[in-house]
Amino acid sequence: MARRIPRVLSIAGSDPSGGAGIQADLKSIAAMGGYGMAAITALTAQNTQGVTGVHTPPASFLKGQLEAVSSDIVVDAVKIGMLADGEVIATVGEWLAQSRPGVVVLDPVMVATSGDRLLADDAAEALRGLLAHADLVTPNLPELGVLLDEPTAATWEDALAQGVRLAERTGASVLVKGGHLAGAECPDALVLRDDDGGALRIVEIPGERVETRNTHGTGCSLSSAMATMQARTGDWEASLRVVKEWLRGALAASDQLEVGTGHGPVHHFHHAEGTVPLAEGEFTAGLWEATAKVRAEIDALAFIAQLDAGLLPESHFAYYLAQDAQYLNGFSRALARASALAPTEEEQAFWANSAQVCLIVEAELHRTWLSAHPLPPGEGFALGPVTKAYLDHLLAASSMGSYAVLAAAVLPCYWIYAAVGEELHRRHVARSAANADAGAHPYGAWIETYADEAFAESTRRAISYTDRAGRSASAAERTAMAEAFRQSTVYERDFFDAPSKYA
Ligand SMILES: Nc1ncnc2c1ncn2[C@@H]1O[C@H](COP(=O)(O)OP(=O)(O)OP(=O)(O)O)[C@@H](O)[C@H]1O
Ligand SMILES: Cc1ncc(COP(=O)(O)O)c(N)n1
Repeated sequence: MARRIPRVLSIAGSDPSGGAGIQADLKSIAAMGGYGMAAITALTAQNTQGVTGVHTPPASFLKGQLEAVSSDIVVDAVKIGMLADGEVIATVGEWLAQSRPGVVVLDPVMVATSGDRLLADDAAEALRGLLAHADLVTPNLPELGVLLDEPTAATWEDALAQGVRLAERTGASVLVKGGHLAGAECPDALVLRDDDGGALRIVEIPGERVETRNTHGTGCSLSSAMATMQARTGDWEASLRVVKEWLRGALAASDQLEVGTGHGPVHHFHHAEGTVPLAEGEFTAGLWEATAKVRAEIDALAFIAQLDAGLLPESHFAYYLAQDAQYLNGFSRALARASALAPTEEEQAFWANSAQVCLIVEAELHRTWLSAHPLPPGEGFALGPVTKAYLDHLLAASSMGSYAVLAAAVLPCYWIYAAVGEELHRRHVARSAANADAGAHPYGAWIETYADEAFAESTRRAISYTDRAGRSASAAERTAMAEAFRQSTVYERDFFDAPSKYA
C-alpha cells in the first residue's frame, strides 16, 4: 500500500566519509521523502580514496538492532547493502523471513568503487541464497557476473541477457545498471516480474553519462532511493524514472561539495538547494553579496566622486534632482502596492507610511532644492530614460502579485541610497573636521541630508521585511526575488550615472 512518508530501513555498512553505505542511504531516503533508519552491519574506515579497515560486530548485535526496530516500527521498505560475511547474511535472511517487509531492495555490494573488498571471499554463495528474499536486486555489471557465476558482460545486450537469467533464477526483479559501461551512454534497465509471477518484461531507461569522478556511493544511493520511491508509488518503472533523473542531477552537482581528493560523493540534496532553511538576515545578505560587482561600479562613478569633491557640474546636479523628484513619485506608487500586498499589518503600515513619506520628500525637493537648482533654460521636466526604465521595472514587479518579489525590487532604493549616502556623509564630516573652509562645499547642505536616522531605520526595516519574505519563499520565488533585486541595483547605478549622459 502506498505510503506518503515511507519508513525505510537501510541494513548496510557505515562509511564515515558520508558518501556511501548507510550515510548515503539516509540522505537518499530523505531526499526521496522517506523517513530513514539504519541497522549497521559493519563499520568501515574509508574515505574517497579507499577503505583502510573493516570491523564487523557480532552478528547477534545486528539481530538486536533489527529486532529493536521491527518490534516497534512498521517498516515499509528495506534496502540491503554491504553484508560483510556469511554470518551477517544468515542473520539478515532470518530476519527477512520472519518480518516480511513490503518492499525489499538488495544491492549485492561486493567491491567498493576504490577496488576494496566489502564481502568475504567465501560469502558469495550465501549472498546468492539471500536474493530469493528480495523484490528487486541491483547489481552492477561485475556483481551481476559473480551472482551468475559468469564472466562480466562485455556489452549492454549481454548485460540485459544476464539480468533476465538472474531474474529467472532468483524470482526477483533485476535492475541492470550501466554505470560500468564504456562510452557516453549510461542506461539502466528493469527486468520486471509481473505481479502474478508470470512473464518477464524489460524496461530500458536511457541516460547520458555525467563526466565526473564523483561516483562514490551511486549504487547505494540508487538502491535506497528506489526502495523509498517504490514504497510511495508501488511502481518500479515510475520509481526508476524519478530516481535516475534525480541521481543524474546529484552526479552533475557533485563538484559543489568539494569532499575529498578521490572519488567524491554525489550531491543528494541538489534539487532542494533553494529551500534550505535560512537564518535571519541570511537571505538579504546573499542578495547584497551577489550584487558586489555592480555596487563597486556605483562607488567608482564620476558622479559620486564629483559630488564628494564639490566638482559636480551644476547642470548634472539639477538633472539629478529633477529625475529624483520624478522617481519618488513612481516609487511611492510601488510602495503603496507593497502595502496592499503585505502579509502583516505591521508591514502594511510600514510600506504605506513610506509611500506617503516619498510624496512629502518629493514636494520638499520641488519647494527647496529644485527651485535653488533649476534645470537649464529650455529643458523641460521630462522623465529621463533611466528613470523611466527603473520605474517600469518597479511597475512590472508591482503588477506580478508577489509581495516578496516587489519587496526585493524596491529594497535597493533604500539600501544602496543609504550606503552611498552614509559614505559621502562620513567623508564630508571628516573633511569638515580637518578643514574650517568645508562650509563652502557647494553640495555640503545636500550631503548633510544623508545623515537621516529615520531613513536609516526605514532601510533596516525594509531589509528585515524582505529577508522574512525571502526566508519563507519557494525556490522559484527566491530566484525571482534575487533577479528583481539585481535588476534594481543595476538601475541604481545607471540612475547615478544618468546626469553624465543626459544632462
Ligand atoms: N557517470 C555517470 N553518469 C550518469 N549516471 C551514472 C554515472 N555513473 C553511474 N551512474 C548511474 O548510477 C547508478 C549506479 O550505477 P553503477 O553501475 O555505477 O553501480 P555501482 O557500481 O553499484 O555503484 P557504486 O559506484 O556505488 O559502486 C546507475 O543508475 C547508473 O546508471
Ligand atoms: C559501507 C559501504 N557500503 C557500500 C559501499 C559501496 O559503494 P561504492 O561502490 O560507491 O564505493 C562502500 N564503499 N561502503
